[in-house]
Amino acid sequence: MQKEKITEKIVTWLKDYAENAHVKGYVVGVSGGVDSGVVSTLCAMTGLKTLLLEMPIHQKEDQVSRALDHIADLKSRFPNVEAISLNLTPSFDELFKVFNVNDEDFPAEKLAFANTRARLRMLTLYHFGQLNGLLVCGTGNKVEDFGIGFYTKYGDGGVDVSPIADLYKTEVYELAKHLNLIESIQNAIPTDGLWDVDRTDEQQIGATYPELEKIQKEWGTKTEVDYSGRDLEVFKIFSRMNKAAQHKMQPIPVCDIPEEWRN
Ligand SMILES: NC(=O)c1ccc[n+]([C@@H]2O[C@H](COP(=O)([O-])OP(=O)(O)OC[C@H]3O[C@@H](n4cnc5c(N)ncnc54)[C@H](O)[C@@H]3O)[C@@H](O)[C@H]2O)c1
Ligand SMILES: Nc1ncnc2c1ncn2[C@@H]1O[C@H](COP(=O)(O)O)[C@@H](O)[C@H]1O
Ligand SMILES: O=P(O)(O)OP(=O)(O)O
Repeated sequence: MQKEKITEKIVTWLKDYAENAHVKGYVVGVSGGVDSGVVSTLCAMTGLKTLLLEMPIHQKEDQVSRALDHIADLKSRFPNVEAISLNLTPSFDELFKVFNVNDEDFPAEKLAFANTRARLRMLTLYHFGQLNGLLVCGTGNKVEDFGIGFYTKYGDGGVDVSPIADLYKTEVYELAKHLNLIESIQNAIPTDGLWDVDRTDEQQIGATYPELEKIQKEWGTKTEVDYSGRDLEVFKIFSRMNKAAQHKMQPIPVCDIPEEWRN
């Protein structure tokens, strides 16, 4: 992987996009994970205003401390980086009281609240983005966004630009090392951090990112009959999730009205 070329390409792309959009820079949510670690660093490298938002919602302590350490590191390296910590737990708890219509142990209710956390962060990013003349910079990678659709529609998926969405997760880790991110971010285990129980992405999906990437790279050229053993298991997981997430990857369906009905 040509890390330097990819880095330069993304940084220039971000800079050009902001200039053409006549904005001052970008706002990024920083979670303590590797995706937002890399994206926030690339935004900082543009030299444009880069606002980092740390937005815990009942967050695990290790996630919060990794996010804060990463923010402190970026601020020490880039004068154009600013950061705000906003504890969204009380706002979420208030919504929880108002919205909690069923039993909170009901699986659909748990999923809805997990996604509401991501959407609360999205509205916060847009608030501070508009206030400061910044675009919301997305952190999704190629597996999450175009493979298994592992993101919240209009939550962390609700962004203005998506600089690393053509990079596989293993490539994001390579960039994290290349860009000298702090060790704890380089080694961070992927988690969506949206649930009260501490579950990694791998535990939730049933496959690792390297396993999913292998299938994604062969997607469209191989079918179920070409796989066996663990690869077959992962192929089935990938196929199921990819199919279920098509609505996130396609334009919003519009009900077309026949021209002749307009008279
Ligand atoms: N990057 C991460 O690690 C990350 C971040 C956030 C969420 N997640 C995970 O992603 C998952 C998100 O859950 P989800 O995908 O059920 O929620 P979602 O809200 O992203 O998508 C479901 C919603 O999409 C709409 N929808 C469903 N089928 C549709 C169709 N055929 N056409 C049009 N719209 C349709 C409905 O409004 C439905 O409520 C969770 O498992 C969550 O833990 C991962
Ligand atoms: N606690 C958080 N603070 C700021 N931004 C966050 C936080 N948790 C998540 N985010 C943002 O959402 C995306 C996706 O998060 P996952 O942890 O992968 O679900 C993340 O990259 C941050 O930009
Ligand atoms: O999006 P992030 O930064 O939270 O990374 P991960 O999904 O690896 O936790």
